[in-house]
Amino acid sequence: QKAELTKIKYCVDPKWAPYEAIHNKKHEGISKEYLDIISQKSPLTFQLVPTTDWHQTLEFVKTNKCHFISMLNQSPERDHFLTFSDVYFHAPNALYAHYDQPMIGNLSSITTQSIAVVLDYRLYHYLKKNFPHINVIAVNNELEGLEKVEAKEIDYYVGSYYSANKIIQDASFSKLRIVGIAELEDKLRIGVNKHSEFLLPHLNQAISKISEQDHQTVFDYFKTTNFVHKTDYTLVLGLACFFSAIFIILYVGYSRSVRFSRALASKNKKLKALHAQLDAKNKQLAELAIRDPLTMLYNRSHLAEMINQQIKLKDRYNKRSCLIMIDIDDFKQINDTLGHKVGDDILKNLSNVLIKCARNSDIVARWGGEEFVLLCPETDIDKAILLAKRFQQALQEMKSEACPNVTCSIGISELHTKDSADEWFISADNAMYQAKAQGKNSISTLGNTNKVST
Ligand SMILES: Nc1nc2c(ncn2[C@@H]2O[C@H](COP(=O)(O)OP(=O)(O)OP(=O)(O)O)[C@@H](O)[C@H]2O)c(=O)[nH]1
Repeated sequence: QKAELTKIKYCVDPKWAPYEAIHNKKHEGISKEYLDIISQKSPLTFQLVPTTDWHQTLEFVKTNKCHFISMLNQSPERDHFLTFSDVYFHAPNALYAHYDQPMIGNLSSITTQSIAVVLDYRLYHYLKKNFPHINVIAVNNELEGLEKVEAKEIDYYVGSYYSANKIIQDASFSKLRIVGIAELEDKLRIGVNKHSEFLLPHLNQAISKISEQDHQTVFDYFKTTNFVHKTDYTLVLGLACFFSAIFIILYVGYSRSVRFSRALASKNKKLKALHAQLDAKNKQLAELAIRDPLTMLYNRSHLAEMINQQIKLKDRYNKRSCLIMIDIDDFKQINDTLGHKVGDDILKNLSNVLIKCARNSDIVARWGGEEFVLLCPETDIDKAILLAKRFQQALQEMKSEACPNVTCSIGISELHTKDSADEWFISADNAMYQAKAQGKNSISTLGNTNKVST
């Protein structure tokens, strides 16, 4: 007998906070507090059989899967399968409507309007029986009823004052208000199935021992406890917003920098090309600065620089080098008879012949007018004479109808130690004048003149 009093299986309404609810398969709410008190004041201990909704709860108690339901109203329908304990908790029922509806006071004021009530709640049967003219609409739970009233799909909702208020607060319904009190008060009891009536004396005895202090303790408990377990998404949402913002900022920054980099790369490419062009132009300019514009041979200033350089090399390494001074014979006459244009062509052709005859290391320059100078490094006087002769020979081969025979007087001077640039140059110039004086078309080394045979 005593074993039958322990681990008594019971069911609750899993969605009726704050009266009772199941969270993580655990019973919580007002009925849980009262069952704890009843357990303390009796030999009974209890074990929850979790259910998913009120209908299953009723089903389980009818099929003896649980011995009792912890908290419910007595009704004639329920009397068929339950035996009720004494009342241990009183709660009013209220009428809720959209806030633009007038106060109606009580159920008697409702005529043609619709009213929502949870199916199988005692109120449902009560309304059907006592207010047959009212359009009673059954809803599956309190939340659904209140939602439909706020959406104005149904005119009123009637239900437990405590639980409806809790839902309104937790679901943040802002358009609902109490417009009356239902005359039917909730008198909540334990409903024991017909197979478990042996429990009733123990239950009632314990209920009779519940003191005012006990009731106050339970009331204080449900006043301060939140039975609706909602996930707080504020932090998650905040973090999501924060990281989204960071992502957007980074993405925008990245896109900008990619665009900027591309623009920069394209600008750099153009700049590089411009630099290359500029370099080429500068080289061209630098080259032009040392070239004679007509013949493109080196000009007088570059030759002067090269002569100085050669003198330094002589001082340092005693290198032998020669200057060959070339002056076209009777060029004035050529100009006068054939014209300035032919004169220019002769100057250009002669320059090409000079370049062909000279070595790459030689400096071929136009001194001015019809005068040319060859600076020949690493060349002694004999080699310079050979070069001059080779040139004169090539000059003869250049002769054509358009370009008549052109001869040159050539003076050669080898660089001597302690010679200045001027002395060396004058020496070559003097040799050239000596060649002129001795009949032109000849090579002179000052004191030694070779007549070219024609
Ligand atoms: N076509 C052309 N003629 C030039 C150029 N520079 C100088 N001349 C001419 O070259 C001629 C040089 O004449 P001269 O100094 O009398 O010398 P030359 O007639 O060669 O007589 P010799 O030196 O005694 O053989 C002048 O008529 C100048 O006008 C040039 O760039 N082009």
